[in-house]
Amino acid sequence: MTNRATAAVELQAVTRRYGTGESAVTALDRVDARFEPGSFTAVMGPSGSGKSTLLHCAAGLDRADAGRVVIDGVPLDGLSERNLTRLRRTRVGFVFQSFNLIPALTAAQNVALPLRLAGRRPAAGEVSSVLAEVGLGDRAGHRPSELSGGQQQRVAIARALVTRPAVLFADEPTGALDATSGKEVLRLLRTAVDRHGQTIVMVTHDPLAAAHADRVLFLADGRVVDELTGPVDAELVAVHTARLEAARTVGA
Ligand SMILES: Nc1ncnc2c1ncn2[C@@H]1O[C@H](COP(=O)(O)OP(=O)(O)OP(=O)(O)O)[C@@H](O)[C@H]1O
Repeated sequence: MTNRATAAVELQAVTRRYGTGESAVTALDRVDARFEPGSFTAVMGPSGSGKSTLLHCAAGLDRADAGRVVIDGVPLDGLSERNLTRLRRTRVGFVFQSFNLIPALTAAQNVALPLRLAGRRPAAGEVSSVLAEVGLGDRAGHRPSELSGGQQQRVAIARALVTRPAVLFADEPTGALDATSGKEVLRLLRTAVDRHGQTIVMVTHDPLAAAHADRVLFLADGRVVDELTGPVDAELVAVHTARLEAARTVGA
């Protein structure tokens, strides 16, 4: 069945270049991609293939040089900086490898931040219920330095989910975590998809992490070159990854 309902995010022939002349790099080369509401997509590919650039362009953190990004039905190219910032704050969540929490704020204050930045006072219980969702109901008053890496990432996920965004982007969310904490984080992301219909786009190098997704997009040299659809099997992901790496070695 082709679903022509509004995609959570759509990239249409998106190109992003860095630099000029001899040193110019085409990080994304006319990429088309569609992320349906309630889907969980992993983005994989060799180092330098354009994964982070894709995430940043899709999230409106970086502007495409050509093509179009549409978030929740809103084309980003027509937006002023001010409206783009507003859309990012209300419709997009972002989780980074390095957590990026504000050290001086408690877990609850970090989670409340996107609401406050959007000019909204959190409703009673709004922050605590999202913290409870990520299993940190009893850590609301702790600062990031008083939390483990896995707990900090769970606060970051709560912060990304509190606005109930159209899409949550995660850039190597388990990259700085041990295997057990990483698994917990992936389980939480999966639960957000299954229970709340959250749309997630996650960059990862790890086939085990990708196996939590419903679909894997493989990038090479700024293009989508391969795709796996669910249920995603870690071994198969590893085979596709190895094939891409081998093609790169041969091509180099
Ligand atoms: N700010 C920048 N200035 C110049 N070139 C850049 C910049 N950011 C990225 N690039 C180049 O664009 C290409 C894609 O980079 P990107 O970071 O998106 O790849 P990636 O797949 O996320 O890599 P990795 O897995 O190593 O994080 C690379 O060749 C990179 O060197």
